[in-house]
Amino acid sequence: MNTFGQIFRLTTFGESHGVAIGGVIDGCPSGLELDVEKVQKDLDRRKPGQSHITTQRKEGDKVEFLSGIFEGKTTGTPIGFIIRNKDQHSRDYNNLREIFRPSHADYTYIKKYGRRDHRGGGRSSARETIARVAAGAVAKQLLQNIGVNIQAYVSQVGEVEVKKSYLELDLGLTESNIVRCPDLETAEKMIARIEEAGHNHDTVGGVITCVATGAPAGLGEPVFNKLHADLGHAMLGINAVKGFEYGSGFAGTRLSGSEHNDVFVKDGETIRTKTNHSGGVQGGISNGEDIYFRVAFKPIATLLKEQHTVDSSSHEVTINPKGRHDPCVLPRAVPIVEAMAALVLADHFLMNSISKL
Ligand SMILES: Cc1cc2nc3c(=O)[nH]c(=O)nc-3n(C[C@H](O)[C@H](O)[C@H](O)COP(=O)(O)O)c2cc1C
Ligand SMILES: C=C(O[C@@H]1CC(C(=O)O)=C[C@@H](OP(=O)(O)O)[C@H]1O)C(=O)O
Repeated sequence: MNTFGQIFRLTTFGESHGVAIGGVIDGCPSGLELDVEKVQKDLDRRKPGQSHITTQRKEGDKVEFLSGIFEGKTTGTPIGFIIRNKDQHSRDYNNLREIFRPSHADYTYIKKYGRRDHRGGGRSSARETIARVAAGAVAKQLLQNIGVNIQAYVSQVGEVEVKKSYLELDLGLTESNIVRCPDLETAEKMIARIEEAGHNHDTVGGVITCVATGAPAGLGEPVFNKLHADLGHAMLGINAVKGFEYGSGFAGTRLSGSEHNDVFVKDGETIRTKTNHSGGVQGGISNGEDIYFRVAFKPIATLLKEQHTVDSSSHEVTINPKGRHDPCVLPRAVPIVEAMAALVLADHFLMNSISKL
């Protein structure tokens, strides 16, 4: 399946070295004023070649909307969009036609489909996430109308981590540096860590923290479509993601119940919680507090150095891949995490509108 979401639905198409990547958004309500420049801004945050610590593939990544918008507003009909591939260098991938890169999707694609577009990994390339970011930027604008704001940042690269919680950081600083970390001292160390990986022809992983503020209580369902489960599904669907935790996550296992419980307090006419170990979701339903979660990314698979592998005829061989690759996906994955969160929250907002009179 190439479709995501239940009411606010996204279908994507395209391969990394094909003609274009694009998508169709179904279920976006009519009358949403759409700022296309804001969509482009998010695509620019994701695009390859944006700094010396990302892949050097140079793509303009200009989005062209094809349908579903009239006089600056959505019409309620399918919103089609396309981004053309311009800088493929497909010959760099000739030696990957019959060889499986360790830990990329080359082997599993052959097992599933019997054939694959080996150029740049075809559809398994994270270039596809361009369509998710475009659609997520539309979803973000829908959510802004109801006061929901989503911000992600890089909180760990390899062993270099931000020690503060998101509440102690000025998230407005995230875009001030190329690694997208709002803690500026740590950002410098992260950049140095990624440079080191690049110099060694190696790669490094890390963690992105994401927070959604302003979400109303009541998003999500108690059994299927739990909000945190849908967020987890969305995050684990991003290329190279290895882990998802929300609220206190794995660290919460070290607390006792009396430490962990989020005690209710009265805040004027509103019920709030004193702490937020729940990450804004209880019983699968948002409680009106900040929704926050962390997403773990592996060190990416394609190393620009020799590795042992096996080819499609089961011969043991060495591989020495070419191509332009990210030494670390984290800086470019920030807008992808935000986009996937926006798609989930927009979908739940629309689902919620039919849950009670
Ligand atoms: C923003 C982003 C950029 C990526 N860049 C590369 C890359 O340059 N080279 C690479 O081998 N993998 C890269 N990946 C990861 C692969 O797409 C991913 O590892 C592959 O599809 C296999 O899927 P899996 O790791 O989820 O199992 C990137 C992922 C993201 C999110
Ligand atoms: C091109 C982009 O990132 C690519 C993600 C990617 C991968 O294997 O995921 C591999 C590299 O490119 P190619 O598909 O040509 O091998 C990256 O440059 C992009 O994000 O737009």
